[in-house]
Amino acid sequence: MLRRATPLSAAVRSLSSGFANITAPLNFWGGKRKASKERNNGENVFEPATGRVLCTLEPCGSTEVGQAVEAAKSAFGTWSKMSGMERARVMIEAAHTIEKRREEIAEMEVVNNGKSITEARLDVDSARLCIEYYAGLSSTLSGQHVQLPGGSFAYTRREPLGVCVGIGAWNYPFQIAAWKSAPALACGNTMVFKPSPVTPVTAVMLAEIFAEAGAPEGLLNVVQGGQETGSLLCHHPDVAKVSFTGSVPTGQKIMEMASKGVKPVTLELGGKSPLLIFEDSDIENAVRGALMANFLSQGQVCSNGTRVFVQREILHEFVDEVVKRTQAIEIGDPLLETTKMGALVSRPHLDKVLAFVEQAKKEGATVLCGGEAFVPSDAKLRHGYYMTPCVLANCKDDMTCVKEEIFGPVMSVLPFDTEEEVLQRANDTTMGLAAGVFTRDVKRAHRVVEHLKAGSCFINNYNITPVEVPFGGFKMSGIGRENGQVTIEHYSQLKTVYVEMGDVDSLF
Ligand SMILES: NC(=O)c1ccc[n+]([C@@H]2O[C@H](COP(=O)([O-])OP(=O)(O)OC[C@H]3O[C@@H](n4cnc5c(N)ncnc54)[C@H](O)[C@@H]3O)[C@@H](O)[C@H]2O)c1
Repeated sequence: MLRRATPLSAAVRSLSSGFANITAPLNFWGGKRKASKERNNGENVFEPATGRVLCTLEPCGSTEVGQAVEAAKSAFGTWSKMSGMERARVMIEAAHTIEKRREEIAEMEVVNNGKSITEARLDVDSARLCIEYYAGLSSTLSGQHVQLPGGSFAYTRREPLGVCVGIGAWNYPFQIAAWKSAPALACGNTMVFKPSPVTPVTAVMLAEIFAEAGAPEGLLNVVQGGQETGSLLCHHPDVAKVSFTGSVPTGQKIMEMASKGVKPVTLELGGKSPLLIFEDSDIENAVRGALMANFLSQGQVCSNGTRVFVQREILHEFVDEVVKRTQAIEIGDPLLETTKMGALVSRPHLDKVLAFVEQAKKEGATVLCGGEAFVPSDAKLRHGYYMTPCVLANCKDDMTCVKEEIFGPVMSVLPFDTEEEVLQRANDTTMGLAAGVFTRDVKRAHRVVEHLKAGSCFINNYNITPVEVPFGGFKMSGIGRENGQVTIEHYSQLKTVYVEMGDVDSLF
């Protein structure tokens, strides 16, 4: 079980990293936590803030994946027959529990992911809001009535798909589990969720919370593991849909696997999003926006606006302010209230991000600040995965740092002269997850957004994700949407019923 050294109350919080040991099983199906039988192939899971081993991941094999899918299939029989109002009641109860356990869930997210406690609390809130939002929508699912000649008519029914699979990335472990399960469950589906093997700790808490809220056994199940477990889920004949969040190459494999069973997919993939800052911007807000677009979650955010295009007239003023504020970001123990930037998720990932900075230097970019490994003064954090947030200048469009998703705290600044030029450069990428524009000219803002080839666009802000609003990408950044009303369509199917009121007019 989770052992904690200090009480939970936020008022008396004095937690610092290194307090948690996790020994409870992290799989969950049929209403209970389950240990994997294949214990001999366990992998270490690390606490990013300290580099300590946090727990062991026991990947599920085909038997256990089969048991989890079977549990979900059995729960589907009950859950799909409940009315939307009945499903909403369970979901609202789960949301209440999340609100009560907010601090504990956020702490576990920090322990496993390394992001700051302030951000982790917002992630837990987003998860709760998403469940509340879809609880509200679950009783609104309805069809259409179509009058036909001779008194005949047709109607449509919106029906669930069946057992849905969710596969998550490591950057928002609890939030991703909620963003996938909430719309799926609201529509009457059940789910088997597989978190990233790097962050296995909090998804199981969500499954437990649903079970405690009165969900039928098997409503939300969690299996742990990496690509093998994920692939077993995608190929399982009783799985009706796969919803995936992760990198483009894995997304391509998921789509290929799902295609074998003609299963629909939702793909939330990577990005290399542009942020356009025009000379008439409110510079203070543009600087804040650029920091929000680059340094949340140590830069490990899919929608990050890492290509910051700045109109030449304000380049120096903007860059001076961005660098000053970037250097002031407090890096350290992510469980401390004062920390603004915690640790990156793993040692290999930190090394990868630092290598991108080295490559940028080799290709001619200038490091204005950061880009180095950081060792906090607290001895217990010495082996954590920290780096200083980095701003790169003298960037060119064909440099690796401008073309590839770094997924770390590295901002590339690119000067531009005209609107036409910047739009062409901003769209010159195979990705299209997000984009942002800062300007005081309302006509320009909307004109620019119309031409930006990205699924989520921001005017005079960045990285805001209210759950009422659809989120997802164009081009290779994905298929389908999460959040908002439209997601109901991605987790349900339409049945048309034709009703004859006259005689059959046979041609034979
Ligand atoms: N668009 C979004 O909403 C969004 C959100 C968060 C992260 N991301 C993207 O995720 C990436 C970082 O996350 P990551 O490193 O965890 O991604 P990843 O693609 O390496 O892994 C994602 C998940 O897929 C699983 N997986 C890997 N290979 C698989 C296979 N062959 N079959 C089935 N499952 C498999 C992993 O175990 C993990 O759970 C970045 O590219 C980021 O942009 C996108």
